[in-house]
Amino acid sequence: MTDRTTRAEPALEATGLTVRFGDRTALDDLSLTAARGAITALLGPNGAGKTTFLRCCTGLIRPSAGRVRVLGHPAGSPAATVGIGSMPQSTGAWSGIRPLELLRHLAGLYAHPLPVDALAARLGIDDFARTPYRRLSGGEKQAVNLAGALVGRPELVFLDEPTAGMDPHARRATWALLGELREAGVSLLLTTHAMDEAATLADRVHIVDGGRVRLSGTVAELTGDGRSLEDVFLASTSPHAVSPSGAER
Ligand SMILES: Nc1ncnc2c1ncn2[C@@H]1O[C@H](COP(=O)(O)OP(=O)(O)OP(=O)(O)O)[C@@H](O)[C@H]1O
Repeated sequence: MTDRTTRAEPALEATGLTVRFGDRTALDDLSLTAARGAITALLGPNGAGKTTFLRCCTGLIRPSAGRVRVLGHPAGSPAATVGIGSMPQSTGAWSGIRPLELLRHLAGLYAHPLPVDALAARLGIDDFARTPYRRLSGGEKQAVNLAGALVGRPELVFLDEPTAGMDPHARRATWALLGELREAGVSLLLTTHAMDEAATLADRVHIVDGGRVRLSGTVAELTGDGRSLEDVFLASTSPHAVSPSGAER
C-alpha cells in the first residue's frame, strides 16, 4: 500500500485544519507535521483541540477546511486507515467483552497481527485477561486500549493521553514500549498533560492552544533559555476555555 512516493512524505501532515462544533471553533487553521519513525507529542490545555485533531487524523471528523495526509494518503481513506492504530482516551464500546477475546477479535481483522498472547503478557494484561472490560480499573483499560492500537502492527500510532491513570510501573513500561516501537521505525503521535512524558519521549513537541499550534520544536529547543518545559507551556498557553467565536483569548 505504501509506495516510494508516499514513503517520502511525513507520517502525518495537517494543513490549515479548521473544525467547528456549532459556534465553537475547536481547530483554527491548525498546521503541523509528524516525522516518520519519530515520537511527536501534542501538548495543550484542556479543550485546546488535541482530541479533535486526532479524530481528524483517524478520519472520524471531517474538517470544514484544510486537509490531513496520513502516511501519504488522505485521512480516512482506506489506504491511510490500514496503516494506523489508535488509542482513544476512553472507549465505552467494549463493555462486557474480556480483554483477551477483544484482542483476538481485533487481531483477526489484520493480515499480519502481533501475537496476542505475547502482547498481552508484555502489557500485563494476563493478570486480568478474563475480566469484563467494564470492570477493569482505569489503568487496566488503558493497557487494553494500547494493545488494541498496536495489535495490527501499525506504521503510525495515535495515542490520546496513553499513560493517564497508569501507575508509575505501568507508565515506565509503556514508555519503554513506545521507545522500542520508535526504534523499530514506527511513527507515534501522542497527546499528554505530563511534561516529563513529553520530555522523556518526544523527538518533537507541538504546543497547541485555542485550536492552533503556538510553539513547535524539540524539547532542547523549547527549553534552550533555561526554562522548564512546564514554564514554556504555561507561558505559551492560556487557562481559559475557547471562546464561542473561536477568537484568541
Ligand atoms: N462533538 C463535539 N461537540 C461540541 N463541542 C465539541 C465536540 N468535541 C469537542 N468539542 C469542543 O471542542 C474543544 C476541543 O475539544 P478537545 O476534546 O479536542 O480538547 P482537548 O485538547 O483534547 O482537551 P483535553 O485535554 O481536556 O482532553 C472543546 O471546547 C470541546 O468542548
